[in-house]
Amino acid sequence: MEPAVKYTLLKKEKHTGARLGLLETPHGTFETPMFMPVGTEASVKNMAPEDLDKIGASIILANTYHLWLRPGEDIVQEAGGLHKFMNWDKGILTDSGGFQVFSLANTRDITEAGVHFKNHLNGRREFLSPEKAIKIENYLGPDIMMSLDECPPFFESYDYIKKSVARTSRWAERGLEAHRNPDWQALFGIVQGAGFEDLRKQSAQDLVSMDFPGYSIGGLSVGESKDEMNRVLDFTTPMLPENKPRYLMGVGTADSLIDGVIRGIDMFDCVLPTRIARNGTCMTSHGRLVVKNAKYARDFSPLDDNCDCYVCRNYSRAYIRHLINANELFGTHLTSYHNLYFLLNLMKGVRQAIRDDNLLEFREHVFEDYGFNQE
Ligand SMILES: CNc1nc2c(CC[C@H]3O[C@@H](OC)[C@H](O)[C@@H]3OC)c3nc(N)[nH]c(=O)c3cc2[nH]1
Ligand SMILES: [Zn+2]
Repeated sequence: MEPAVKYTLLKKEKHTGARLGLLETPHGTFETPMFMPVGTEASVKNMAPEDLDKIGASIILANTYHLWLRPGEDIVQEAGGLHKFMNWDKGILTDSGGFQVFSLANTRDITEAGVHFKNHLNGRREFLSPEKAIKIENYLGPDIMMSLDECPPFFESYDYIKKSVARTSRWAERGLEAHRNPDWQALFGIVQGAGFEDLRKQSAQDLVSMDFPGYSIGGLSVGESKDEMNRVLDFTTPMLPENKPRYLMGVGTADSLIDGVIRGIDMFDCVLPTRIARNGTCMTSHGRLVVKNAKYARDFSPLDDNCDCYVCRNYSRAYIRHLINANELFGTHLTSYHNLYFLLNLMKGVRQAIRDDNLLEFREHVFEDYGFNQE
């Protein structure tokens, strides 16, 4: 049986662990490394699908936890699945809800069977098992879906993480069993293990033995330092098969994206670009710009003089500042559009730097211009 997604490694960058690849999915073939805009509740906030298409988005994310609780996976299935529901005909990936249950839901109780928690919308008791998460994702119909895992606090004890990794591996196996549509929905396993190399190895070995079509590296971007994240990636990514895609969950600043690519990551997601856009903070080639600040009241230059996006070609900082301060929704559309374009365009530059074998020079240029502190 043909797997739902197929990864082809096109080229390795000469001086780093970075790789250029192609990810074939039932909704198109896309270049990696890629950044994936997040549309948690079946919409990338303040962005229309045609805008996402224009800025080069290939795969976007939706979230199983949220869509299960509202509007319900049955409604999405009756609509013909997420692609129809959202009017998005390229790639869609859903997370399993593992993260949200541990971050959003109140009072939760983890058992071997699954997680009991209180619904953050109505306070009702809910239960999410590995099988239930897979069933919901089968109903939602994304091209790529995640197993139910526990994303533990990074600084938990060794013993806790050891037990958690073992249970996440058992849950992954149960998820594989429950998966109904492996020929058109690719189920990824999620590697856990916090900052412990031996536990990351155990988790990776468990999941690789189950032969998933792709692997996520979870348990990161949860408050640990960038150095800590890079240290974990240094030893974890090489544990994963070269001919399968690697997805680092929850990472989305320019420096972390490049550092993840250098360590062999192919796919990234993060809510940051659209989240900070809503309070008027923009990602630019000179670092962050809080456009609602008074100093931009009469600044008629674009958000970013190095950006050629629709927003930077047509609107000024003064205008966008005014809209944000007046709570005009069009203002957050413009900041969201630019921030997503900024990251997608950055990844285009990263892919070219891999082709040209000068990713480290590219990183220097980004870090200098963007004002990121060096190590
Ligand atoms: C931000 N840092 C971070 N996010 C993480 C997510 C949620 C992304 C999901 O949560 C929402 O973004 C917060 C998005 O909806 C996204 O998926 C669609 C994770 N999900 C799972 N299942 N396991 C993990 O170990 C994990 C680690 C993360 N680290
Ligand atoms: Zn722009």
